[in-house]
Amino acid sequence: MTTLSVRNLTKNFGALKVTDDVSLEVASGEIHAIIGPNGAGKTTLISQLSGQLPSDSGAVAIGGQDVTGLSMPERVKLGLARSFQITSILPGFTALENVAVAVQARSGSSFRFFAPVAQEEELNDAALAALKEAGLDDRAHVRASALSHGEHRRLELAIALATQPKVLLLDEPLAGVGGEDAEAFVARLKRFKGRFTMVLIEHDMEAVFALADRVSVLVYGRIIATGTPEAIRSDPQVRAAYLGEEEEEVA
Ligand SMILES: Nc1ncnc2c1ncn2[C@@H]1O[C@H](COP(=O)(O)OP(=O)(O)OP(=O)(O)O)[C@@H](O)[C@H]1O
Repeated sequence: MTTLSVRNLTKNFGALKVTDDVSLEVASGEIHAIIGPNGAGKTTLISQLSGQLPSDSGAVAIGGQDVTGLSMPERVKLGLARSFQITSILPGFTALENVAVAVQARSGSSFRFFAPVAQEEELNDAALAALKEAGLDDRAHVRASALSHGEHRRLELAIALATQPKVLLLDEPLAGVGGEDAEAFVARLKRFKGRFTMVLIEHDMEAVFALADRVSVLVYGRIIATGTPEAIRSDPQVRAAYLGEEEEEVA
């Protein structure tokens, strides 16, 4: 069964064609990585999938249901969640409050301000469970401003997890995270494998090849290749357009 289906998606910013006729089928439980050079349109594509950016043409379906005309909160309710590259975390709030508030806001329920939110037991339990899954429950009552960069990334993951996604969109979850933190993050995502479908944008090729079942390569808004990590790694067109260059940089 296909969980995420993308058909001929296009987005223009003025004269600039940023996503150009993108089609993609992501199977249930699959981790599908989207790689490509800076400015290729990866974040724009994720924004179109999440419903933050309207598409100029094309269609998106989750579990066979067309969501093209739906808002982000409506998509969240159907199980499509995005973890943000640019953080939307509130620094003065604790990790727990951030998850609780985000769940309320993003699921489109009424935004009742802080004290009542903190008192809502059910919401807190869900938020705490999400923090635990993201490996941040021991920091639940710490203000976000006091969390490290790696902990912020885990908080963003917790926020996405708390919406109980069927499809999780991850936009560079490892950006700025290094060493052991990165390894732990990859191990955590690996544990989620099969539980929900993931679309992963990531520049860290080690992480991509460790996690992805399939990889799509986006160049100038077009998917130039889709395949297993092994097939993508050895694809001459991909190497010429992107991968060779990246790997040389790493080496
Ligand atoms: N709101 C916008 N208005 C105009 N141009 C935009 C807008 N958002 C993105 N762009 C342009 O669209 C192109 C693709 O940007 P996008 O951020 O989607 O690429 P990306 O592949 O995610 O890049 P990176 O790997 O650097 O994050 C870039 O040329 C960018 O300048």
